[in-house]
Amino acid sequence: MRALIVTAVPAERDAVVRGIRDAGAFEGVERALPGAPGYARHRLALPVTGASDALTLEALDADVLAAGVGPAASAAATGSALATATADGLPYDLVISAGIGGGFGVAPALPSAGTESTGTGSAGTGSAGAGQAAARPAGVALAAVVVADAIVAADLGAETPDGFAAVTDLGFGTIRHLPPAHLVRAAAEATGGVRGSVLTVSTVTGSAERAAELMARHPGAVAEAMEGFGVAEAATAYGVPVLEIRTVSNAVGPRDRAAWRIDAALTALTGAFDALARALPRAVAENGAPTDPAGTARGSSALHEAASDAAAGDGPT
Ligand SMILES: O=C(O)c1cccc(C(=O)CC[C@H]2O[C@@H](n3cnc4c(=O)[nH]cnc43)[C@H](O)[C@@H]2O)c1
Repeated sequence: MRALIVTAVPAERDAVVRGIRDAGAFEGVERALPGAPGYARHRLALPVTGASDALTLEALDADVLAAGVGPAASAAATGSALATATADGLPYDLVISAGIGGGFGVAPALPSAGTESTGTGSAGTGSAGAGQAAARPAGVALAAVVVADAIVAADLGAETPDGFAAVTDLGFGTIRHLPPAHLVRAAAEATGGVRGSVLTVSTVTGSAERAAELMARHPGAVAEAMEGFGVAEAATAYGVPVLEIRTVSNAVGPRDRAAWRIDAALTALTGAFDALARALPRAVAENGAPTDPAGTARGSSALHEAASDAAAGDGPT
């Protein structure tokens, strides 16, 4: 499986690269992205156990990119990478938007023995202790993994006398991309991640009022970040399925930068990609051609077509 993983900043890219390396991948050379000299792709390859020199469909061949902050930068870089790969005859089977993000309803998390404290979220709404996930109120914990079952542009629209109107209310485009359900399930199971909508915003939420407004408009939201929708727009234009994977660095709510737990979130991102590197290629291969469980008879293009078909079935809305 060929995957393009798009992060915003180098610290996120490096956390992803570490995770895939931890899974056993060897790292190729860092390559410039032709036509986009500002971007360097880290190339990693993870052969399946027993594979010799040839990669099988259950192996992972990944490029990891730090594209910049925000939906425009991420869409531009993702589009460039997809165009280049297509022109090279090596299209991607899957695109993943990855990084840290703000969590809705972040509950205080107590430190447990031997692990770094994740501190408390400034807008935490719950009082249950760490390690008691079932007792927590709805919401995500700091350093939790979030897997988007919908990638939603939350501030793409217009202010009207009646409040915010999404572009779709104005008769344009889309505000939502739906990752393939089987890949969302596989990613959540592999990482222990929470599933829900991940909102893409161009402005980090900084008040309780704004957080409440977003939650009211998007009751299924578990996190917000700044790139997912841009990555998804580019992937969809190329017919490639897309996932968004985030680890929670902070609460969505009143701005309190000192309370962000970036190190804990980056460590969690590394752990998530260690697990995903092992699990996702199999999930893509199994869904793409169930009649060939060995996954050895098809080339990357055939797998690409199967994955694209699966994505078209779920379709962007
Ligand atoms: O300062 C650092 O060391 C550092 C290391 C890694 C990442 C960062 C970032 O600031 C990443 C920005 C990135 O994070 C996403 N993000 C995180 N929290 C939120 C949020 O509450 N609302 C929206 N986006 C958030 C976002 O995708 C940014 O691109 C710093």
